[in-house]
Amino acid sequence: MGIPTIKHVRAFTLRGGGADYHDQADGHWIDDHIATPMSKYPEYRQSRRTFGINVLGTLVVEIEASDGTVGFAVTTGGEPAAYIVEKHLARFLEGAKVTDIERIWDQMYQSTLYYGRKGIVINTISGVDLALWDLLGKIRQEPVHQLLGGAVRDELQFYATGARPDLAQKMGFIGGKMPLHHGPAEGEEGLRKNLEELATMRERVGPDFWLMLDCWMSLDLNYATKLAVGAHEHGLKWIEEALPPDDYWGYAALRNNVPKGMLVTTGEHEATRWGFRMLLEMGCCDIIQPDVGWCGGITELVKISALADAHNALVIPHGSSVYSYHFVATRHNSPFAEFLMMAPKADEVVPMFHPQLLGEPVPVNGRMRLSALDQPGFGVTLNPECQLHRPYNR
Ligand SMILES: C[C@H](O)[C@H](O)CC(=O)C(=O)O
Ligand SMILES: [Mg+2]
Repeated sequence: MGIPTIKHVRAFTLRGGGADYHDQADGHWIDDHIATPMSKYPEYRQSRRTFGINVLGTLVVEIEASDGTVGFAVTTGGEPAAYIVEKHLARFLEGAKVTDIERIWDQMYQSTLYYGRKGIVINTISGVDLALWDLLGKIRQEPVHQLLGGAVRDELQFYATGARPDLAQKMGFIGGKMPLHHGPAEGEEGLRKNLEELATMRERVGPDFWLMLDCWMSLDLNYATKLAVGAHEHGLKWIEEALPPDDYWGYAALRNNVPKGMLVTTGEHEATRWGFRMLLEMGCCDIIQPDVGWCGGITELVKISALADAHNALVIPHGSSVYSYHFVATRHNSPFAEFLMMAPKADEVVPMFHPQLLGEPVPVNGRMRLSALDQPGFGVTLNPECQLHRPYNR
C-alpha cells in the first residue's frame, strides 16, 4: 500500500477549557491565590488570569492526508501559534509522506531556531507533531502507544493534582499534589501558612499517602530550602518547580539542600533534548516532568526520555491527558502519570480537556486500563460543539 501524503495543514484557535486548563471561571481551585513568579506584585497575587495566564488560548492543528484521513491535536498557543503553523511550518508538511515525522520535526525545529528554541515556537511544533502522530495512527488504525513500540504495562496508575488530596485519596489515586499558595513576598507568615496547609492535609490522609507541593516557579533557593526542610516532618514526597526554569544552578543546589529522601522535580516549562540535558547533566532533579504539548511533542519526548533513562531519572509528564497516557504506557521509566483535577472544587474526576475532546478517558479508582487507549491515533475526536476559528486561512 502506498503511504498517503499530507495534503493540507490547518490551524485553529478555540476558547474555553481544553489544553488551556488555566482559563477557568472565578472560584476554581486552579486560580485561587496560587504562588507564582508574579506574586511579588500584590495586584497579581490572587488570580493568575490577572497577569494573563490564559491570554493565548488553545491551538488546534488539523492535518489532512491524501486519502482523506484527518489527524488533529490540541495544545496551547492560540493565535500566535496558528500564525506560525500556517505561515511557516505548513510548508514542511504539505506534500511530505505521513511517515516523514523525523524529517518534518527537524525541519520545523532548524528553520525556527533563529526565533524559536523554547516557549511558543516549540509549543507550536509540539501541536503539529502530536497531530501527525494522531494522523499516522488513524491511517494505520493503531493507537499511538502501539506505534511507539508497544505498551510495557496493562494499566496506568495516577496521582492527582488539585486542592484536595484527601478527596483524591478516596477516589483511589496514589498521591495528591497541591498548589503552593504563598510565595516569598508573603514572608514568614506565608511560609507558616504553607506548612500548616500541608500539615492539615497530612493529618487527613494519614502517613502513607504521597503528598507533593507544586510551586510553579515562584520561589528562590533560600525559601525553597526552608520550605523543604519544614515540609519534611509532614512527609512531603517531592517539591515541584520551586525555582524559575532557567535557574539550573539553583535547582542543582536545591537538590543538595533538601532533606534526604525528598525528591526535587521540574521540567514542565523546559523544552527539547537540549533543555532536559541541562537539567539531567547538572543534577537538577530526580523526576523530569516534560509537557508533551510544550516540550517538542512525542517525537522529542522519546529522545528526552531515553536521555533521562541513562541518568536514572523518572519521566512523569505534566498533565496533557491522552497525549501523555499513550507515551507513559510505553516507558519503563514512567511508572505512573499525572491527572489534573479540573472540577472547580477538585471533588470529582472530570476529563482534563473538557469540553474540547470527545472520548477522552479518565482514571477509574486512580487507574486506567490500557484497553481505554486502544483506539486509532490518540483515540479522541474534537467536540463539534466547540467553535473553531481559523485566523490565517490560506
Ligand atoms: C497547579 C499548578 O499551579 C499548575 O496549574 C499545574 C501544574 O503545574 C502541574 O499540574 O504540575
Ligand atoms: Mg507543576
